[in-house]
Amino acid sequence: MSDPTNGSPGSTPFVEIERAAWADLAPATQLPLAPDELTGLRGLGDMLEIDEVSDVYLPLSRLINLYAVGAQQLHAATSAFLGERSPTTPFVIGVAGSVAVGKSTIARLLRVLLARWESTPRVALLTTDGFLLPNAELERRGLMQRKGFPESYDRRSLLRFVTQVKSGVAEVRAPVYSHLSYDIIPGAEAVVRRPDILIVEGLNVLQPPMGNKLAVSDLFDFSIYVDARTADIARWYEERFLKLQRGAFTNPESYFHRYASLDEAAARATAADIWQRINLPNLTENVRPTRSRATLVLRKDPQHRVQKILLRKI
Ligand SMILES: Nc1ncnc2c1ncn2[C@@H]1O[C@H](COP(=O)(O)OP(=O)(O)O)[C@@H](O)[C@H]1O
Ligand SMILES: CC(C)(COP(=O)(O)O)[C@@H](O)C(=O)NCCC(=O)O
Repeated sequence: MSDPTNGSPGSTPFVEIERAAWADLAPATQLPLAPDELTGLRGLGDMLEIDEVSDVYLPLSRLINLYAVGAQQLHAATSAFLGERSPTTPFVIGVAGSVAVGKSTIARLLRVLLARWESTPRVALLTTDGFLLPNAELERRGLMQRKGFPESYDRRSLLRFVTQVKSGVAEVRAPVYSHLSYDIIPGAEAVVRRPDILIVEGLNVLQPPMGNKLAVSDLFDFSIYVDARTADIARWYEERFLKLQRGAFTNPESYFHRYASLDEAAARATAADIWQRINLPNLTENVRPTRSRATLVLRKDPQHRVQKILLRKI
């Protein structure tokens, strides 16, 4: 384990842990996941390796479980001090990072792993795309080419949603986004019912508050930034686009159906163009600048393998 602050005190709030040292921190428990259970957790059928789960994500789920238990105890102690008997509040985790860096794969995996630990069996997952403004509204505001930028979300509703879950409201409802129609699904709802843990996954969840207002990141008990080199993320975006082009885009209902007949070179060029115009500027201007706000940073190599973990120590 190395400490990047050695030699330059105060330069970073993170302790840097190499993969092998992190893997040694794994508790001596059985991996609570059978290999075939991994299949459904992969983003689009890629190889989320079993050793990646046991070396990186199992220890991470244990660490988060310890934080969650600590928060439950603190909450109980505070309630006792105040002479109240208030129920525990959900522990809220944010997962941030670029489009195509692997946030949803990690969030879904953590959901399953965290639910296997005693004391946090009920884990809910919210993706912030449900809080994107509908396409009609984005068009009205001239934001159709800014999907995923902070201003393309209904941030007030997202904040209200997480506040209500954290306040212990029995049922909280969120809108639902479809990657197929590339729009909010009219009338569809995701319902969260008093989980032990809520995972909030999205590009911009670590954005700082504006002015005197609260931001959703103010409600996080733990946050993860998924990091990789920009060139690797661009390649993952292109590869995912090609897979979707051969799969989901062939559905006539798909917003991108017009791309289904492109040959490979044209499909790659289209993916590169969307990356250059929308997702790369958003990564550079809005997403990556929030990295240092995370509790923990996972740094991936070109094969999606986590090489380094940065854990906030102050
Ligand atoms: N740990 C991993 N191992 C292998 N492939 C992965 C891993 N995580 C993500 N991927 C692949 O990378 C692409 C982007 O992942 P995804 O979770 O959809 O990203 P995001 O939610 O950040 O847009 C998908 O094609 C997915 O299958
Ligand atoms: C839906 C997204 C904005 C991601 O939303 P998130 O769940 O991270 O809030 C993104 O996947 C997206 O579709 N971006 C628009 C540009 C593109 O088509 O890649």
